[in-house]
Amino acid sequence: MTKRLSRSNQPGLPVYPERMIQFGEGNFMRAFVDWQLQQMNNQGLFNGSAVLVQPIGQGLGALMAEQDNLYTVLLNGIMQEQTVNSREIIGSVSRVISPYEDYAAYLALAEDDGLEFITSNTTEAGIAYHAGDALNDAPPKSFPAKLTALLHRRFELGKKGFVIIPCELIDRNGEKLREIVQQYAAEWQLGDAFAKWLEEENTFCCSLVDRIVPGYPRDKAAQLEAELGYLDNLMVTAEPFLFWVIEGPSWLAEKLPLTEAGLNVVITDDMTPYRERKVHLLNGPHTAMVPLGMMAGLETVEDVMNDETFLRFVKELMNDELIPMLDLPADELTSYSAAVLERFKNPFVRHELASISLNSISKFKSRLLPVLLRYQQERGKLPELMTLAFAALLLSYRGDRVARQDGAEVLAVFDQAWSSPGSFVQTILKNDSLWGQDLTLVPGLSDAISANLQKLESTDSRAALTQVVS
Ligand SMILES: NC(=O)c1ccc[n+]([C@@H]2O[C@H](COP(=O)([O-])OP(=O)(O)OC[C@H]3O[C@@H](n4cnc5c(N)ncnc54)[C@H](O)[C@@H]3O)[C@@H](O)[C@H]2O)c1
Ligand SMILES: O=P(O)(O)OC[C@@H](O)[C@@H](O)[C@H](O)[C@H](O)CO
Repeated sequence: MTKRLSRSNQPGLPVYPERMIQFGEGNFMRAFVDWQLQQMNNQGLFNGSAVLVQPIGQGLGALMAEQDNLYTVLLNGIMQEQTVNSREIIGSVSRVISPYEDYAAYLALAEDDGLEFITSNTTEAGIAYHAGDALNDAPPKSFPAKLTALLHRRFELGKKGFVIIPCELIDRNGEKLREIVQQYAAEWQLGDAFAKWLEEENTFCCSLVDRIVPGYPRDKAAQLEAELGYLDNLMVTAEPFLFWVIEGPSWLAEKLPLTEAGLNVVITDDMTPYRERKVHLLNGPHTAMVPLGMMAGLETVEDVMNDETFLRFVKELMNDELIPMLDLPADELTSYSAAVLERFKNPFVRHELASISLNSISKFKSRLLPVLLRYQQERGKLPELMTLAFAALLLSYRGDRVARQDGAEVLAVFDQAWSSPGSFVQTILKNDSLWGQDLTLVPGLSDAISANLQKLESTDSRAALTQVVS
């Protein structure tokens, strides 16, 4: 029987001291941040590992422990016209702590002077304030509240702060995280000295991440395990492309020598242009294609790209509705969108629409809604393709056509709204907690959503698309 991946059957793998706390043990972080730690370690530039913290109760801690926190990253794709098919065991994760099972171990991280960095990816839903979290909860529910408790313990011990680099795909992620931490600090009455320490001793950076990480290669797992010679329940596939923009002080480049290791990382004082380009032109089309594609029975991004109608939808969405609303030189946007189409077509990765669908409501809010609103304001009409995708998303949250994956609170809002179909559109568009504003005030939106819902109910999503693509 093939043995499970472990340090005992991979002798000689170095063990690195813990230098980073990472909230989130999902596929993305393991194939992005931890993979990059590994590249720096391979070159003798960092000598550090990450200790991972599960942001929610359910997680991969037990599976990671079963294989000594080792896992394989498989990079598959075309880079500079060369085919890349690499595999590497990542040994730069020390352990996974679940604050739900061992809160003392979590808080004890504050004691370790070797820990200098904090990274996170808790999905777009994670950097959020949760009313009712308290300092003495073990643990508090939200990620920012957990972080505040850890930072406060660190402060009480009189130690230095951290460089904090969130990777969530929300605008100004570092600032948002800092604001919520400050909000808890004020609400929990942690005092002026802590507020000062937070401000002066910690560096909150905003960051933008870019790498497509489809995750566990379910369809090829058995074949890969035979090739690798070990069982690995945490294998993760990713594209070779990687880009990380960190808005932070220039001294960070030396402290975290990512660029020195040859990684495609930019440390800058203004990440705005990079962010707009990526979130709207890559993540936007992903989120738009998910409900329509899933309702048409498509399973992967590649399926979408190989379907003539859907490909036209993606291209027209980019060219006619997204690019004209972005404030960047046209040639940069066109070349980026061409590269994105290439990456979407990557024949080596199976990027499931279902996996992209996780927390689609907050994704729509950050990836597409700002552009939809800008389009309406500038042109006095709604962008047809984005509006159809929005209606499809709302329909998909009825839960009867495709599986929904979102937080219990979001699903409850939809269940409640769908229980009165006649008033569904008004109720849902008005919901400030979903959209951060009352969308019934957007001229024409309620009517357009109602009309598109009817269309999607009476035909299928492919037929609805055929009516709007040229
Ligand atoms: N997979 C990719 O291609 C990719 C690329 C770039 C960015 N990302 C980002 O990474 C995030 C996670 O993607 P993944 O592929 O690792 O998914 P995953 O399902 O493997 O991991 C999800 C992670 O988010 C945490 N999480 C889920 N819901 C949460 C919540 N409500 N509050 C706090 N934490 C929560 C989980 O504990 C887990 O650590 C995405 O939302 C996205 O922002 C992913
Ligand atoms: O990772 P998610 O679930 O937030 O979103 C799915 C994709 O849009 C996303 O993962 C992209 O592939 C990624 O952002 C590319 O860098």
